[in-house]
Amino acid sequence: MSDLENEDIGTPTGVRMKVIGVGGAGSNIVDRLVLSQFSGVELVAVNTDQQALSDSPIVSKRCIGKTVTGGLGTGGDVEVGEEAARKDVEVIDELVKDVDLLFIAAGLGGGTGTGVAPIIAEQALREGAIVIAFVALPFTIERARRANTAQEGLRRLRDTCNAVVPLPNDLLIQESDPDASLLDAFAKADAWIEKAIKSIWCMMNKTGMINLDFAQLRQMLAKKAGKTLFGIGAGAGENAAAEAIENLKLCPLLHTPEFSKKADQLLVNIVGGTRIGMADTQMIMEAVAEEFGADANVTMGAVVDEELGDSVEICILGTSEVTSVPFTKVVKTRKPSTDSGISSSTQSKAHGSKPKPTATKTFSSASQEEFSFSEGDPKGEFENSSGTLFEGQDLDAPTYLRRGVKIVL
Ligand SMILES: Nc1nc2c(ncn2[C@@H]2O[C@H](COP(=O)(O)OP(=O)(O)OP(=O)(O)O)[C@@H](O)[C@H]2O)c(=O)[nH]1
Repeated sequence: MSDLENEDIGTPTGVRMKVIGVGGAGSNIVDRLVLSQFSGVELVAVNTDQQALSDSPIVSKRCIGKTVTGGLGTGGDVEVGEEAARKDVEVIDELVKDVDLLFIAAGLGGGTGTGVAPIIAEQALREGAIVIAFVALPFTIERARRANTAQEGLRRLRDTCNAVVPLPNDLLIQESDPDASLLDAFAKADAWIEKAIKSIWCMMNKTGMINLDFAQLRQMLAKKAGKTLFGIGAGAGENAAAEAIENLKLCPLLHTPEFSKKADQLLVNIVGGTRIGMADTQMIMEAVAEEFGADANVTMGAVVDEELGDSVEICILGTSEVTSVPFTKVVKTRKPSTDSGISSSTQSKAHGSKPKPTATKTFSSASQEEFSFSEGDPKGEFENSSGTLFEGQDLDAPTYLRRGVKIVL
């Protein structure tokens, strides 16, 4: 085995959860989780670059594919990354064995994250785990080749994982202070991932007002994800719940082309301090279901975390069965409301109100909510020409992509 060090850190009592950071970005992400003293989930870094791993504060780390790369990384070559993973597949199998819920964190566009992450996901699924991947997408200024590689990696992960949450690095620039360093911007991105993992950890491990168990999570994520919907909102004080809803609606991740607008399956997790009550959870549930989950199966958990004081945090994770079908609009045909095919699919567990009847059988599940361009379109004969850079932006990229505008059909 090619591990540098191997020592398990605390695992939660119930569901066995693990985070594997893959490649340079993935390792940075788990490093930051270590530094923020996130415990309860085993954190592992996997890389093809031994030097980078040696510099990492993480305890559990594996250098894979040494016979292929000499421990020097892939040099940006996805095929080398894949080969490294295949050569050390037994190391990967050992990492994913006995894991119920696996989070994979990686940056796409380089050789290791893009090549290795899908293979880790495949092996983990084979072992029976639920796999959720958080992946950073390269900056537009990192050139078209990286973007193409990243899009291909994203497609492979979407084909494999139960849910894939892409975090476009371009968005981080918009979010960050103009004077912030790249490392600060990355740290901000990685904070989203940390919040999401913590929220799901709370959901599985804390006793709640509305308990969500692993079986429900598994059922909700059973189908392979197309586009994912993911967002986080927080509020504090007297109107914490209302503030958290507004904050969630403004969450920048919900306003990028990489994310779906509505979900077929929606998981809502509410974590609140001791002041959170049923009325708050009901208000959040209704607002979130209306905004993001019409016609969706909504699964909800609400737990109390004393450490949150008067704060409330909402984390939503939705999947849609729509794989990207660009340029095709499926016309929805609605049958009269008396149609016997109408079913109640919304599980509104937060309150006693009747679930809204939804015409799940009369709507095509493949209907497309938004116009989808591929971010990594090849540039043909201009592929090798330098881009039109202005104030750090690549003007060759469509305006809607640079500005994160969604085009809804
Ligand atoms: N959010 C975030 N993105 C990062 C970070 N480091 C790198 N990236 C992005 O991730 C992409 C992939 O870079 P790496 O993870 O370093 O590449 P790798 O997967 O290790 O692949 P090779 O180095 O080619 O073997 C880059 O193009 C960056 O846009 C990080 O710490 N956080």
